[in-house]
Amino acid sequence: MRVALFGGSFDPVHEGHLAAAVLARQALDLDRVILIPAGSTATRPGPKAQAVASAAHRLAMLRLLCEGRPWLEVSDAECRPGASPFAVDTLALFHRTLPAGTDIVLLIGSDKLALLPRWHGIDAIRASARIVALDRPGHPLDAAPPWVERLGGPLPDLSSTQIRARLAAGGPLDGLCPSAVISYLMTEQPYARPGPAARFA
Ligand SMILES: Nc1ncnc2c1ncn2[C@@H]1O[C@H](COP(=O)(O)OP(=O)(O)OP(=O)(O)O)[C@@H](O)[C@H]1O
Ligand SMILES: O=C(O)c1ccc[n+]([C@@H]2O[C@H](COP(=O)([O-])O)[C@@H](O)[C@H]2O)c1
Repeated sequence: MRVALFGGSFDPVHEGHLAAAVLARQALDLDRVILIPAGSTATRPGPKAQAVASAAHRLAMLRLLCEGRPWLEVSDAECRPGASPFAVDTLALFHRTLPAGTDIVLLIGSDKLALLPRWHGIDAIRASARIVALDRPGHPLDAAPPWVERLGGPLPDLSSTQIRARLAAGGPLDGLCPSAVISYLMTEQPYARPGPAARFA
């Protein structure tokens, strides 16, 4: 069996994430793709350190995305209480829990490649998984270290930051997020700022 782990903030999940998972599944002949929302701020430097929506909201949107796609799953491995934020620990967990002999592929967007060599335990990561870079528009795959496989696009030029900005501006999200996720964003409003009443509730 061949299984991909696809980690990210998914804040929120968008059509770029889905297209990447679909492309990887087809190109790499994957049996399963597991989406793993990050819970902690520890691996993200700078202003994007903290996810905006709660882990519960991000998990709920990912679960909706998986409905009707039996090859696509979500795991709370990195956002459950006490979880490690490090990919090396996530990999060890899946090596323990997936059937013996499973090949694990780690998917990573090309925008994240510059920092990849400095990931905690990168040598152990390299030893226990294939690492495959996704061709994110504006971030050439040429930057990939030689030990990273490159998966050509095209993938949509979308980001979660762009989706949150569009939401805040009240603009339509059609074509940017899967429809079940759009419905969730409209009804549950995970990015709404709490008003004074809610703050003291
Ligand atoms: N359009 C895309 N094409 C290819 N890979 C993508 C795309 N969007 C996100 N990814 C990759 O998916 C993973 C999870 O992404 P993440 O949850 O951080 O969303 P994001 O859109 O990159 O968020 P941000 O707005 O903070 O950049 C990362 O490896 C990222 O590089
Ligand atoms: O293990 C690390 O040192 C490490 C450093 C940076 C990012 N990551 C992984 O990248 C994912 C988070 O991606 P993002 O989009 O929140 O930057 C999450 O699955 C982490 O396991 C992992």
